[in-house]
Amino acid sequence: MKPYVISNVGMTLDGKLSTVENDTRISGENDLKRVHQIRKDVDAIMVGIGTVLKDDPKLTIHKIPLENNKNPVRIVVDSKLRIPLASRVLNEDAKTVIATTAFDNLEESEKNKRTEKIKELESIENVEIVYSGEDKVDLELLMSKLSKMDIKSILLEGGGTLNWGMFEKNLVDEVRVYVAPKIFGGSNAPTYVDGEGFKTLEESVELELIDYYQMDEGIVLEYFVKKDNNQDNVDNNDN
Ligand SMILES: NC(=O)C1=CN([C@@H]2O[C@H](COP(=O)(O)OP(=O)(O)OC[C@H]3O[C@@H](n4cnc5c(N)ncnc54)[C@H](OP(=O)(O)O)[C@@H]3O)[C@@H](O)[C@H]2O)C=CC1
Ligand SMILES: Nc1nc(O)c(N)c(N[C@@H]2O[C@H](COP(=O)(O)O)[C@@H](O)[C@H]2O)n1
Repeated sequence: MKPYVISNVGMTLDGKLSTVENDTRISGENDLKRVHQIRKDVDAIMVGIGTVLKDDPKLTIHKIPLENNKNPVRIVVDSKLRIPLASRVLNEDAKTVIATTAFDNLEESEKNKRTEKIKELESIENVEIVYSGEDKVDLELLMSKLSKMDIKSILLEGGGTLNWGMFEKNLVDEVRVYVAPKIFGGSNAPTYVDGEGFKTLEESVELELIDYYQMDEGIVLEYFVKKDNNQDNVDNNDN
């Protein structure tokens, strides 16, 4: 079992998540409210360490009233424990899970640094460290561990590298994208899905349109991710 994963971003018409100088003013006010409503509906929000280092996000519900809701769990995918201790995502507003990797195979000095960082992170009351894989986070294993922690739904906010990791492993169930009437350009500007990329159409992600509607000056597009039905066929043949 794995949590239901909704990928949501605000992107420009040319698919950028920020400018080359990390200006991320893309969504309008109403779209941010839409995003915070999704945050209210899910058990957790997940970002990569790149987003934390560039944006220092809060990842709490603050654009709409929280009412008697709790903030969702914040998940930061961070293989090398690079997260700064002063990050806003480590504050007391919500529980935070740091998804990282085992480091037994590292040389002594790096092992000691990781051990030190873990001690500092574990001294923060609402922080929990979850280990999945080596070198980079094993996202399939992480999803299974999060499901066992009663996290049944996740808003995947990005950035582009983590989005790639999740799409590559077929772990995304739904896509909601706000497309702003803006062009940022820049071959080095981050896009919705970065990383290695699929090599062929057959490997790529296919989407099924759910809805589309105007929002602020832009358009929101919503899709289901079509799941590979070969697996279903295999399952059926097994029965
Ligand atoms: N407009 C929008 O909606 C949004 C915009 N953004 C923008 O995106 C940019 C950040 O994106 P990006 O730099 O790609 O960073 P990400 O937030 O995507 O973090 C990627 C990092 O996560 C770590 N990671 C660990 N395991 C994995 C794995 N299995 N798959 C993928 N990543 C893994 C890696 O670092 P390590 O090896 O150290 O573990 C990797 O470099 C910023 O400019 C931010 O402003 C971000 C979110 C939303
Ligand atoms: N949906 C969306 N639209 C935009 O225009 C954005 N810039 C983002 N950014 C994401 O939201 C995070 C900031 O959240 P907080 O307000 O600090 O809680 C940022 O880190 C990106 O993940 N998203």
